[in-house]
Amino acid sequence: MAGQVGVRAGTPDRTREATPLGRVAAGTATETREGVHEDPGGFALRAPDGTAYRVDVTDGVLDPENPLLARQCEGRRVVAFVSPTVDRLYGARLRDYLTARLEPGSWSVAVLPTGEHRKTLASVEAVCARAKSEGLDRHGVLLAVGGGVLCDVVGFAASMYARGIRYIKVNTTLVGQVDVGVGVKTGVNALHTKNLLGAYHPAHASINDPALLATLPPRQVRCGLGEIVKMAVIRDAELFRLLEDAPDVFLGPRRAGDPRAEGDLEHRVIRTSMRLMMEELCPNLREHQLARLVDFGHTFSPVIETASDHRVAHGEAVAIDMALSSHLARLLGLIDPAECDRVVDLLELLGLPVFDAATCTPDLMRQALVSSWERRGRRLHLVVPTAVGTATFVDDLDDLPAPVLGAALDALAARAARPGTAAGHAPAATDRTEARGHDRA
Ligand SMILES: NC(=O)c1ccc[n+]([C@@H]2O[C@H](COP(=O)([O-])OP(=O)(O)OC[C@H]3O[C@@H](n4cnc5c(N)ncnc54)[C@H](O)[C@@H]3O)[C@@H](O)[C@H]2O)c1
Ligand SMILES: O=C(CO)[C@@H](O)[C@H](O)[C@H](O)[C@H](O)COP(=O)(O)O
Ligand SMILES: [Zn+2]
Repeated sequence: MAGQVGVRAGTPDRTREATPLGRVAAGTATETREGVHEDPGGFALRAPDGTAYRVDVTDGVLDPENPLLARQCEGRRVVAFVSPTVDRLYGARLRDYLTARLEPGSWSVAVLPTGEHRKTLASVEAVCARAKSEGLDRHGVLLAVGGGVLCDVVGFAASMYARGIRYIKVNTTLVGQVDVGVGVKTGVNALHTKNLLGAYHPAHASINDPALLATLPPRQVRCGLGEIVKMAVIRDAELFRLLEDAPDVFLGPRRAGDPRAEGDLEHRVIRTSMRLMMEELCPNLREHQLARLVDFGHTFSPVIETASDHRVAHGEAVAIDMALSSHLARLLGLIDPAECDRVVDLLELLGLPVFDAATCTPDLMRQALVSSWERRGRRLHLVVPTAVGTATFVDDLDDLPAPVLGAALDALAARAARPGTAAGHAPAATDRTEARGHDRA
């Protein structure tokens, strides 16, 4: 569409005021009101279609004194899955917890190699094969204790096994706690396409224990911060400012007297991010509306991940996508250049990449636009910021002529070429620490 670009005529006003951090509203264990309601124990969501679930925030989820996880198992047979890393770090505690709280012989724990290269149908079949070998019936429960890859695989398996059984997520990464754990999506990569196969399958329970993040490598923490920046840019300028003021949140030393000392800052960031994401997902849980603000950072990123053979992790690709989308907004006159720079500056401040030379090419990025256009009903619905805290949609491919895309890529390439901007780069191919997401025994 020539001429007027960006905000559609009659586009519903999607800008929202920033919301105070840490707002707590009264809630009940079985929330009956539609919407998202926060309470001291976590969040309850009830969607317009009647789908309802809780996401709990607890301390010591694997402490045998904590009844929460056992209560959610409801005396049913349980097959639990952990990645090798999580097994090494928490496997003994998990087995001790299940021994203490569940009937002998009613549970088992399986170690499932993960990583993006194993986020496949074969892994889903392996989960189902283990459930079958354990004699799990349709009233059984799959328990995923891990990050987003493990939860996506186990959740997809649960959506199919015996035509659909319960699963529980204990989210052990920051991406898991603020994103995977609060939604209903499950799925795997297939046919060289990120998340091509999957299901909307709400978990019976989803549990966040922020203490589990203490062992998360910095790179994985940064991936989670990428998803948090996503929510801050589209919804919450105050959360954005908090990250600007405390870029080492989750990573920095905790000094006495520091609000982080008791983990208050981390808890506030997690809860705010959870609430924002659940509020965005709730009215459109199964994506009948394909224009979604939470797809900010998720148009170019699937191609960056796949084309890099997962050298670039999900959260890193989302960061690069957000930087590129911000520059596109600037070039289309939809955001003030200074606000565009604020977004990109924060991503770099957090140690996230904002460019990847091998994948941020005009051809691959144009491919990503076309793939998203196909995936979103022949409309682009590219999310771009209009200021920190608000965003809109660039709806069609014609709104993004090749010279604009090229200029945005050139701006990021020039920025990445500046001396001392290592943070702006995606990991080198040689960086194998978690680079491929290989997590095998
Ligand atoms: N379903 C959804 O709505 C949704 C939302 C966002 C992302 N995702 C998907 O999630 C995936 C990314 O998830 P992720 O960022 O959690 O990565 P991940 O699942 O690959 O986990 C990263 C690494 O950290 C390890 N790990 C997990 N918990 C740990 C802990 N507490 N301490 C130390 N190491 C730990 C894992 O074993 C793994 O090696 C992507 O595939 C993405 O597509 C899905
Ligand atoms: O990565 C996240 C959210 O951070 C996913 O839940 C997210 O919804 C999707 O990957 C993107 O929105 C793209 O949607 P989809 O086509 O992969 O379902
Ligand atoms: Zn994501």
